[in-house]
Amino acid sequence: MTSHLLSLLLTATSLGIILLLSRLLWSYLTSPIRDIPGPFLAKLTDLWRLYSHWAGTHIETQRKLHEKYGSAVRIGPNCVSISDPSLITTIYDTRGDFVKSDLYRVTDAVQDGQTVESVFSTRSNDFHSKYIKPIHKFYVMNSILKIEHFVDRTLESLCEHIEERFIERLNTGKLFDIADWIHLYTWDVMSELTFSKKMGFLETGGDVEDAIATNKFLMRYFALVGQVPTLDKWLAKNPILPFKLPTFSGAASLCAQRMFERVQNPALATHDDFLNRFLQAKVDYPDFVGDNDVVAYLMLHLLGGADTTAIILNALIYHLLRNPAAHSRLVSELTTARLPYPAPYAAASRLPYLTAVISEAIRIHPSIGNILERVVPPAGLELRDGRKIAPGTLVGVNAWTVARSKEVYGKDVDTFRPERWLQAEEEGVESYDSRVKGMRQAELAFGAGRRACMGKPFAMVELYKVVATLFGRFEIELEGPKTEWRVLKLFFVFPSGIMVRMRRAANGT
Ligand code: HEM
Repeated sequence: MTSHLLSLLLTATSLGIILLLSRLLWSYLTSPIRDIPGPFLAKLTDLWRLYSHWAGTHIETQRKLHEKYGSAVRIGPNCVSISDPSLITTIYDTRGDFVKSDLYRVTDAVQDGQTVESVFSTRSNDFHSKYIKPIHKFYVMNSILKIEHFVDRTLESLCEHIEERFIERLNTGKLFDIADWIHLYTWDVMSELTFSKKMGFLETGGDVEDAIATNKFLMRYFALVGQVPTLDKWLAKNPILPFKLPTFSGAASLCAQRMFERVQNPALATHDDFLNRFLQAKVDYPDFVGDNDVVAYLMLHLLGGADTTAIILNALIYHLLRNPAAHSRLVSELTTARLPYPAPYAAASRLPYLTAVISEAIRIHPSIGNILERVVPPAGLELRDGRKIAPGTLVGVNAWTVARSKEVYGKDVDTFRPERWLQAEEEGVESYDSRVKGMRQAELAFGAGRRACMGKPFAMVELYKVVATLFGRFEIELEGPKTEWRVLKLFFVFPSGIMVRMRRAANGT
C-alpha cells in the first residue's frame, strides 16, 4: 500500500516537472522578445534574477551583460534591461506611457485588510495624478526652503554629537564609522520634519524602534520578491502565514499611530510639519484623501527620504576622502567662501566645486541599485538599432548602468572625478554645455519623467548643507588612505564602514 502510494506520488511529481519544463520551453521558444540576447537561464525563469539580487551581484552582473550583449539584455523571460541613455526620455516620459510594473505592488501596505497604494507604488496614472495633487506643493523648493532651519537644528546636533563623542577631551582622535552617524542624522531630520519630533537616533547613537533595521529588511524583501512579485501574496501579504515578517504594513502601523496621536493632540506639532500638511490635504480633498492615504503619504516620505539621502552623503564622503586632490580643492573652496555653519543652502549651492562633487557622488553611487521597471505600452519600444520590444514586456534602466556609460561620461567612468562636471581649460563654452547636457540626460539616480523623485529638492538642500558644513567645519581623514568600505546591495545600495578621525578645522566656527 505504502509503496503504491509512493510510486503514485513519484509519477505525479515527475509529471509535474515535465509539465513545468515544457511550459518554460514553450514560452522560451515563442517569446516575442526571443531575439534579445541574455543568459540562457534568465530567458527561462525569473528565479535567475531573483538569485542575482539575493547574492547582491545584480549591479555588476547587469553591467557585464551589457558589455557583452549591448544595450538591450534579457534578464527575465519577459524582462529586458536597457542601458542606452537616449531611451531614458522614452521609457520615463512625462506622460507616463510606460506604467510602473508589478514590482512596485510589493511596497503596497495592507491596512485593516485593505491594500493601500501610494503615489510611489501605484501602477495607475490616474491614481498617481489624483493623489499627487494634494501634496505636490509641499515638495517644491520654495516650500522646502521655508523649513530649512529645521535641517539646521538637526545638523547642528550632528556636529555636537561628533564633537562630544569623537573630538573633544578624552575622545580626541577617536576612530568612528561616519556612515552610521550620517544615517542616524538623516533619520532624525526626516522624523523632525514629518512629526515635529526627532525620533532620537543621534541621541541614542543607534537605531530607534528598529526603524533602520526594518527598512533594510524591507529593501532586501523589495529587491528579492520584486523579481517574482506573485511571491508577495504567499509571504508578506499572506494573512495565514504562521510567522510575521517586518512588512511595509508594520511601517504603516507606526505612521497610523503617530497620525491618531496628532489628531487627538494637535499641539504635538511644533511647526508646520509634514504630518500637519498631509492632514490638511485630507481637509482640502475630503472626497478622496482618507486616513489610509495620509498613512501612505507619511510612509513614503519617511521610508523614501532618509536612507536614500544618507547613501549619497556617505558615498560622497568616502570617495572624496579617497581622492586627496578633490578633497583639498573642496576644502579650499569652502575656506575661501567663509560660510557660516550650518551652511545656508543659498550660499552653498553657488559653489561650483561643491556642486561638481555632489553631481559626481550622485553619478558614481546612485541610491537605488535595481532597474526601475516599466511596462512597454501597446505601441512597443523601438531600440536605436531598429529592433522592437513587444508591448507588455517589462523594461527598465538601472541608474548604475547608465551612469557608467563611456559614450557619455568618458573612459574613466569608474573614477570619482568631480572635474568632469566643470569646463575644462581647453574646452569651448558650447561643447561644455552640450557635454553637461548629455551627462544630465543620462542621470537616473532620482528617476525621470512623470514618476521622478518628488523629494529631490529636499535631498539637494540636505546634500549641500551637510557636505559644506562637515568639510568646512572639520578636518576629516580616513583611517588609512586605502581603507575600504562595505557596500550592501539591496534595492538601496547601502555603504558602511567608513572609518574616520575628525578634528575641528582651524577656521571652522
Ligand atoms: C538622495 C536622495 C534621494 C534619491 C536618490 C531618491 C530617488 C528616487 C527615485 C529613483 C525615485 C523614482 C523611483 C522609481 O521610478 O521607481 C524616487 C521617487 C520618490 N521619492 Fe525620492 N529619492 C531621494 C530622496 C527623497 C526624499 C528626501 C523624499 C521625500 C522628502 C523623496 C520622496 C520621493 C517620492 C514621494 C517619490 C515618488 C514620486 C512619484 O512616484 O511620483 N525622495 N526617489
